[in-house]
Amino acid sequence: MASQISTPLPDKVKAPTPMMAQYLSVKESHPDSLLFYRMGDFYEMFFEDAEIAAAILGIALTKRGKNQGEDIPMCGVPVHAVDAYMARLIKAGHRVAVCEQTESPEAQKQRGAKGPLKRDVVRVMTPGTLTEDDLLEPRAHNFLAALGRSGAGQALAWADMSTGDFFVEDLSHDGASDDNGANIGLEDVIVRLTPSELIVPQGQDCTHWPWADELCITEQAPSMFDSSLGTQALQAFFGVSSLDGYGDFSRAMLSAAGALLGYIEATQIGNMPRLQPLQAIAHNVYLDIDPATRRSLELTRTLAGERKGSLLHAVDRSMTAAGSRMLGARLAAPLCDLAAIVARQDLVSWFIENEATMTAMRDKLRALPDMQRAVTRLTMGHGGPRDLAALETGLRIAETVVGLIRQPQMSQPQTNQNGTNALITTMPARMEALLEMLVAPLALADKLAPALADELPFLARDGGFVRLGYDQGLDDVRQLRDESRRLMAALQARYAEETEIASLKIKHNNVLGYHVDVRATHADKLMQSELFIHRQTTAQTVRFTTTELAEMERDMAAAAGKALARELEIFEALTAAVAACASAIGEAATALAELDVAGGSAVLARDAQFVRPDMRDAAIFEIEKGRHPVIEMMLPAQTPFIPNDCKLGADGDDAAAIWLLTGPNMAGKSTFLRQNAHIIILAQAGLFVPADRAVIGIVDRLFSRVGASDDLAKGRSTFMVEMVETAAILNRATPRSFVILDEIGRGTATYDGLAIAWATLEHLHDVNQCRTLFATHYHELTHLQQAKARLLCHSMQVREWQGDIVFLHRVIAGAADRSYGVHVARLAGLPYKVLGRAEQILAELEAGKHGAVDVGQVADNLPLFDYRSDDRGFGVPAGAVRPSAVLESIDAMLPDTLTPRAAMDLLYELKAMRAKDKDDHK
Ligand SMILES: Nc1ncnc2c1ncn2[C@@H]1O[C@H](COP(=O)(O)OP(=O)(O)OP(=O)(O)O)[C@@H](O)[C@H]1O
Repeated sequence: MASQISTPLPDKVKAPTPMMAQYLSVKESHPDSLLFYRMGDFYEMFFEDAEIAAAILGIALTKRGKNQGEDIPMCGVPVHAVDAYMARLIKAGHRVAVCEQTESPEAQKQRGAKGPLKRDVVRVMTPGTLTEDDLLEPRAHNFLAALGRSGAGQALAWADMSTGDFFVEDLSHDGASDDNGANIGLEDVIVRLTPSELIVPQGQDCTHWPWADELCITEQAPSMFDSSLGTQALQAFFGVSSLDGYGDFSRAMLSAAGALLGYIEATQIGNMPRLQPLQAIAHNVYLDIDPATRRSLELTRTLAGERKGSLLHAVDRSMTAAGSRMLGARLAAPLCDLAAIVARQDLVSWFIENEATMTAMRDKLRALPDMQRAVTRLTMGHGGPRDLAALETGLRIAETVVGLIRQPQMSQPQTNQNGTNALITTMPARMEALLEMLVAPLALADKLAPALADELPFLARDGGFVRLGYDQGLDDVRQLRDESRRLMAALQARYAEETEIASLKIKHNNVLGYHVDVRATHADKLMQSELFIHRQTTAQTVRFTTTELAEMERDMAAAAGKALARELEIFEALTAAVAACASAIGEAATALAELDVAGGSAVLARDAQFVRPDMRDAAIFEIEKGRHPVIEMMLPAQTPFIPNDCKLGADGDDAAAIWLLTGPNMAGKSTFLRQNAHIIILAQAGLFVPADRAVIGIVDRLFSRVGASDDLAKGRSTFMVEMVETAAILNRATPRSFVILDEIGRGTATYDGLAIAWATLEHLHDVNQCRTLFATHYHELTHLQQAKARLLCHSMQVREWQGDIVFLHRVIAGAADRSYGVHVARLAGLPYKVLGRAEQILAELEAGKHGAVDVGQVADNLPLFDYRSDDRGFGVPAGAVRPSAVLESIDAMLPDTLTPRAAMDLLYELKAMRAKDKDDHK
């Protein structure tokens, strides 16, 4: 989806009004965005912008004035509901430039100018630069990414403006492009992050990117990607004279990060968000998961793009949106570093052992506001009093959490999963670090608490959010304002008394301001009075003003204005206090998210029997009673999930590294393959796994080819896609990798497919030497067990029962003897005739198995219509069995000659014959 739209303006708007002249000049500098031009309580759009927006938003397209004799199309949206409209336009791939009034009428007066007040674009909204809660998904990151280049090097920088995360990764390492020159590294990272928007230099050829249609790509001037300018911009932004303290950055990385910063500056018109120090991601920090594997494993989204049904959805027990975001990021980028994984596991173990603390902490976290996003909004000037309150609440919760974790646990003896008394283990080092992060910004809560009232407006400019007693100056002007109100009430009483009109009221509206309001029947009395000045007559009432009232209104407005001005000063001061410790708050929010993820994982371990995997630095994989985390949770309560073991690359060189899995369709092969891939992902994300016991050697690259689909957009058939992906596996898998292959070679002619599967298996065994699970329907491959020392055959257990098969979903040693494909086809509801015919052909082919099969002869011997179907639908060769009595009776029957009574008798007769037939078949 390209965001580049151009909404050309009419060549010349003849003699535009001053307002239209201003609109046109602003629009000229933002030709690629829809311009939201602020007019009072509305944002208005004109010309083609109006036509585009009205069509997308389904709002009325009207007109305002004329241009060269033609009406100027116009539409508008109310300011208070702008977020919802904005979200729809951005989702439709548009950018929105928000143009606001930038001076007050007083300032204009001082300038001695006339005409429309100054207006300018204060922000350009694009998919990757959103910070408003209403425009963001709470439980997902919203990344903006930039592709940088320098010479042959390339790098990707990404940031979530709403949370302040800022990273860069060099993509120039070995293997960053395949034999066809495709950017494997870039695609890997893009699919891992799924950014909302990618910035590229103008002229970048995106046509060969398979994922280009799925995200918004924004072109920017090549000069923005200059690495030297990027370095300067980064140094200036972080206020440092060198970036050395942040890490080692290649020129491509600086180009990417600099361009990203430049784009944020351009869209936010200099109003920069808070960003964490730029962090370089080393290429081998994360488990390498290629895009096809990532998609097929449905880690954070299903193939249909849904969160429900994904691995993340199945294991997410987070109490907060920030926890869910962190968990999603961890599943998308599992670690390769043993110590870092163990550090994450230690936190989970600690919570399991200190269950009461975990429960109490989770209870507190339930009310935790999204602190990261609140800080960003405040520091960018879009925040309000409720964001301040959110921070105060968040920091108080942080304080409580620190107390809960630090408090001695001995008071409540606990029982852990194994039924033994829990060990109160020493606090993990990471926990200590997290507590320190939580404590750092706590002083801010003490600053915010006394300032904020109980009921808070959404916007600071609505006033009334500063607590009484917080600021003497404010209290004084408020008193003045309230005093005026009291005086106004007294005035009303006096006028009522003097005029003897008991129903006389002093009211307020936006047009007249304060006025005296009497029923029409009393109007004459006031009309004759010199005191009352007539302002308006309506059907029911007549309205007046008085000099006294006008003066009082002026005093009141002045007091209210002063009170609001003071409140806004206080808001600014509090926002500045927040900004001063923004990074500390950011870190505290991250620490709470990390505790939330660990607590959630502990709950999952307790409630769904997940265990801590024993992580090793070796090519080992031992899973006892492993389960598929997603399918297990989706099965109906009465259907238990059948756990299965998997043992690969155990100690000793000759231990099996490859399991060759055979078995019928629907027996559970794919489920078994995927569950082991999920176990690896969960383990390396630092989480617990669905098994009774797990020993897992760190995997460097995970490949999973389970199921395939056409890539018709790129002109590649299913088989071609499968071969491209297999090529990537054979070229890239190392002895530390883990490969999962399901039915490779099935998309082509039998012998070609078998030959490819055979050669692939040999290559994996002899050359890649990686841990492999290989499911196939080519039973011939099981012969390889004799020739390949590290290959073991396994199969899915099936039981035959009354001519049917029952899938036991159990993996057992040894090869399967047959496929039962025709049985499965029957379950799927293939017509009986076709099933019968398939059985016949299968019998013939199997009969010729040991000699050469003459398929031509099979076809001659078994012409499609020369067979009968037995009454269960399974074909039997013609003549082999006498047609059943039921069928013979039907053949002999002459319906036209039957009386109703005879027809009824015949029906009973047929029913009886059928029952006898059934008995005969038992
Ligand atoms: N271990 C298990 N316990 C319970 N149910 C299972 C188990 N494994 C699989 N199933 C059920 O069986 C269904 C079929 O499983 P799966 O798709 O893995 O079979 P398959 O052998 O790969 O079939 P095919 O060869 O047709 O792709 C699953 O959707 C699930 O409902």
